[in-house]
Amino acid sequence: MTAAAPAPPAFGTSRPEASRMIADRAADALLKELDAWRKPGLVSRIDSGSHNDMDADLLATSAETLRSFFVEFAAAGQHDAPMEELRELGLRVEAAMLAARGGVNMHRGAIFGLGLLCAAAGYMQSAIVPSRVAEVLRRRWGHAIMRGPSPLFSHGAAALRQHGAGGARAEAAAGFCSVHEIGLPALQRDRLLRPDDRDAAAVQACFALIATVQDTNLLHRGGAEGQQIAAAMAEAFLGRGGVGMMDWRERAAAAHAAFVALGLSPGGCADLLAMTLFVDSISRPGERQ
Ligand SMILES: CC(C)(COP(=O)(O)OP(=O)(O)OC[C@H]1O[C@@H](n2cnc3c(N)ncnc32)[C@H](O)[C@@H]1O)[C@@H](O)C(=O)NCCC(=O)NCCS
Ligand SMILES: Nc1ncnc2c1ncn2[C@@H]1O[C@H](COP(=O)(O)OP(=O)(O)OP(=O)(O)O)[C@@H](O)[C@H]1O
Repeated sequence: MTAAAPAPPAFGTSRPEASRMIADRAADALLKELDAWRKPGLVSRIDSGSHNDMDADLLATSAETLRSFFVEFAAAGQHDAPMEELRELGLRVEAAMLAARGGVNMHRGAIFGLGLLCAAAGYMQSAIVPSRVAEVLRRRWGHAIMRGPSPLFSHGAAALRQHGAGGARAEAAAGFCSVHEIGLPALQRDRLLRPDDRDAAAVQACFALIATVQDTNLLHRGGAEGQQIAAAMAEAFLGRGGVGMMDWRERAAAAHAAFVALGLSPGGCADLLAMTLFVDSISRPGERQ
């Protein structure tokens, strides 16, 4: 039996070139998430949904600021950084994001999720056997993510105490199953169904995530009842054909209005949608985005 030849690097030829490309795809995924319209309760280019402390321009500026930080995450993955190093980097980026925006949480979840996925994509460059990026994350850093220190007084910590919700950390440690099992299948199937519609596939993936994920932003804003109402509305949208129906825009807009009336915002699902767009993008390295 002959040994399998090492796979060529998935992104570019040199390490700096690859980390730049990974980072670009991560920042672009944040911008694509922002562009997708009608995501219930969330900020988009059209309106600010359930948020009165941030809008599309602020989120877009924040995403651009993160671009250079994502290079650092990818480079850290390339040299197989331990979790302590990734955590230090994550906290530094988070502090810079909060300082730049007067303490408003623009992208805390996104820094964490996309930062880790950029590190995993960087690490994968040296992989001989191709594997999905979130699985690499789980195998290399999953244990350390759960074992490491976590904030005592964050919204996520309260959601864990009151509702047993594992939030962003549990999702990451498990290899972002909802990205691979919920977000990506919805995105890829509906892109085939509606190739000319810029929004449809991302909106379908967003609703699919809201229907299944325990989102600590929803729990923080609406408690268990708010989370259940949000999931039920998303299921109703999907159950009636989702973006496959001609009137999907009206029905998605109605769900958006209902979320806003209740003050609900699935920020965790927005992050998972951005991660879905990122994983989709790096799985097609040769394609122009
Ligand atoms: C993982 C961190 C960010 C989570 O904090 P915490 O659990 O207290 O939750 P918090 O309410 O602050 O929420 C963080 C954000 O995650 C997102 N989120 C919510 N629910 C989910 C979910 N189910 N899945 C994914 N993301 C989610 C939301 O956008 C939310 O705003 C926290 O542990 C931390 O600050 N870690 C240090 C930084 C770090 O380890 N970085 C590693 C490299 S990036
Ligand atoms: N398009 C989007 N709209 C809203 N939130 C988003 C969007 N994209 C990502 N998010 C994520 O949502 C989180 C912000 O949500 P939110 O403002 O509800 O949380 P918070 O600041 O922790 O709490 P609150 O504002 O309820 O006091 C960020 O971590 C961010 O990553």
